[in-house]
Amino acid sequence: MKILVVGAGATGGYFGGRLLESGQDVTFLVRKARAEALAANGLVIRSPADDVHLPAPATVQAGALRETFELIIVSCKAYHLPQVIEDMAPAVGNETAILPLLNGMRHMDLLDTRFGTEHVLGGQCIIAATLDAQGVVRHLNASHSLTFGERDGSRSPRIERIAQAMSGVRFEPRLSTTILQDMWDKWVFLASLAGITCLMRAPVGDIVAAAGGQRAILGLLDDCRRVAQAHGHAPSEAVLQRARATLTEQGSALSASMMRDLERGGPVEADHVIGDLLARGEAAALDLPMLRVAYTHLKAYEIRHAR
Ligand SMILES: NC(=O)C1=CN([C@@H]2O[C@H](COP(=O)(O)OP(=O)(O)OC[C@H]3O[C@@H](n4cnc5c(N)ncnc54)[C@H](OP(=O)(O)O)[C@@H]3O)[C@@H](O)[C@H]2O)C=CC1
Ligand SMILES: CC(C)(CO)C(=O)C(=O)O
Repeated sequence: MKILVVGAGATGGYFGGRLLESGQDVTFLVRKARAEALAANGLVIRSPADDVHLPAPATVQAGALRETFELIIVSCKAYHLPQVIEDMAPAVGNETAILPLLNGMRHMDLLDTRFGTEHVLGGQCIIAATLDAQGVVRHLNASHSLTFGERDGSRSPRIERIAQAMSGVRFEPRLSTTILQDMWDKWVFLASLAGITCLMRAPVGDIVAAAGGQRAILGLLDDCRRVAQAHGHAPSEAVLQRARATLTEQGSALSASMMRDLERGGPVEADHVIGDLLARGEAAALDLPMLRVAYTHLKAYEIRHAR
């Protein structure tokens, strides 16, 4: 299967690299600096699941795309998506399936509008990864799953082909027949984790150990849960129990990728991950005090960051 991975950062570098390692035909759509770094140093992944060095992976830059691909994995940050959509457009043919790994849901609307719903699969990844200053993909813990599926839940020939292409990889691929619910479940969890770890500038274990910490986390989770419920995607009790357990685990070093971005002084996906959830909740007339504070905090950070 001819696969284009858009972005070779933390998630694109990891999952694209693992697909390449397994023998798949992978090309990375990257910008100039990343193309040069990949040509010079190769794609390097450091991971508890085994390191890998892939010398000179195939790359292409916007403007030089001359062919279409069967699968396009989109792994940019949300604030880069409008440009990414234009850059990747020549790679989208009649038979192309687009698999986005971004957190949140708003990117689905942007991709649908530009390429048509029939091209856009549901997708999500569970991983903690970062691209370090040397361009190495650092995989930070044991989780590395990639879930994908048709949004209507069908087991189409193309989704089966994608599952087949991912069958030999060293991450956990999962074909889902409930991908939209999976994406909402992850959004509820991630918005809670990102909102609270950014607000408190601390991983879960430190927040739980602080006075009022557990109450704040669970309050935010409940705000996020109510938005999902109002939009017909209430998480199941089992999903909520797992989320509560993970978000209140004593001593946990877990934090969100958004907190890593914020701590290094970089841009954050405030509008995409938190603001969009808040807007959907307020459109349903919900009062969401913790989610609102989490959003205001990130917007204040953005204003200061811009100055
Ligand atoms: N990191 C994590 O642990 C997780 C992240 N996510 C989500 O995955 C998404 C991607 O995050 P992440 O991988 O961390 O982000 P990164 O910033 O590490 O990687 C994104 C990459 O996209 C590239 N990019 C941006 N614009 C373009 C363009 N026009 N053409 C080609 N490449 C481009 C950037 O390249 P350049 O080097 O040129 O800037 C960058 O390397 C986000 O929505 C995030 O929330 C989900 C689960 C876990
Ligand atoms: C849920 C989690 C923590 C892992 O995939 C994540 O998506 C993130 O950090 O952005």
